Amino acid sequence: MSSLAELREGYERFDPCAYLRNNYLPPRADFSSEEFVVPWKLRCLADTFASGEIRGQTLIDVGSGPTIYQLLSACDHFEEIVATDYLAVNREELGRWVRGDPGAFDWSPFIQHVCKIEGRGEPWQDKERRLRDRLRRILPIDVHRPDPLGAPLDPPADALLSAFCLEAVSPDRAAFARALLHVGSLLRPGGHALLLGALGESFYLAGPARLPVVPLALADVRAALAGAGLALRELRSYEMPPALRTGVDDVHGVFFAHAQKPPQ
Ligand SMILES: Nc1ncnc2c1ncn2[C@@H]1O[C@H](CN(CCC[C@H]2CNCc3c2ccc(Cl)c3Cl)CC[C@H](N)C(=O)O)[C@@H](O)[C@H]1O
Repeated sequence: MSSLAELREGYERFDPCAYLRNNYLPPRADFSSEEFVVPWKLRCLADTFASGEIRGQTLIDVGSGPTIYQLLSACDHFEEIVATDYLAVNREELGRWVRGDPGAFDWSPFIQHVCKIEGRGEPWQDKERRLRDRLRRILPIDVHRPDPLGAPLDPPADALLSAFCLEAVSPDRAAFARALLHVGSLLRPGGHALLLGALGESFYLAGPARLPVVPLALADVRAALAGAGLALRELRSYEMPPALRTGVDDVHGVFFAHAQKPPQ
């Protein structure tokens, strides 16, 4: 059983570069087959946004970390993308990419893959530019607070996205469910929630940091969504192949959930 103190201490040592290397370079960033985890994640998001049903003014991404891959399909359907993270080092890493600073992480393989699977023949530089134009706010967030941003989002977000955050910051299942309830308050009635997360994981590494994770089963995800008043639309899961169990964490699988907050 981890504690909030252990989590906070762990995140003080979180190294964004090591984190990016562990999860977003080969072997995990292998685009050669939909069997690999990154293409699977990008496919879930591209398929969900392809219908055009999920759109609006603002999408908020909870616990963005130093990554933008999760926003590549979303950015075509929202005027503004709000990224958030608990750590300044991650918010700074995101800022470097948005500004196109030298030394920023190269997401072009991810952008090229998303343009390919979206099948519109869009030049990847156009999507890169669109996301940079629309990613206008990078805010501090703490999902353990009832008001995670410190103040209500006004107006509330039309959609909420969160990838691998809630289970990686919660000491136990009750904390995971509470965090989901807290972030759900940022979403307008009728708004859509898209969650990606790890199943059966107890830790992950980010350089000198070793972060505890609450091991979830799909039933825990279903229960937390119900507890947060979010109606499940779709729940998919993926089993991490042995080749991708590289020791940077002990993830067994990944879930993708599409849920919707009931209209007023
Ligand atoms: N109180 C807090 N409140 C809010 N946010 C907090 C808090 N405390 C810490 N955070 C912030 O959460 C972010 C969690 N971060 C870890 C991902 C887990 C990682 C290891 N587990 C399995 C796995 C991973 C990644 C990819 C894949 Cl495929 C798998 Cl399987 C998500 C980043 C991004 N979204 C990503 O998708 O990579 C981090 O940036 C903290 O700074």
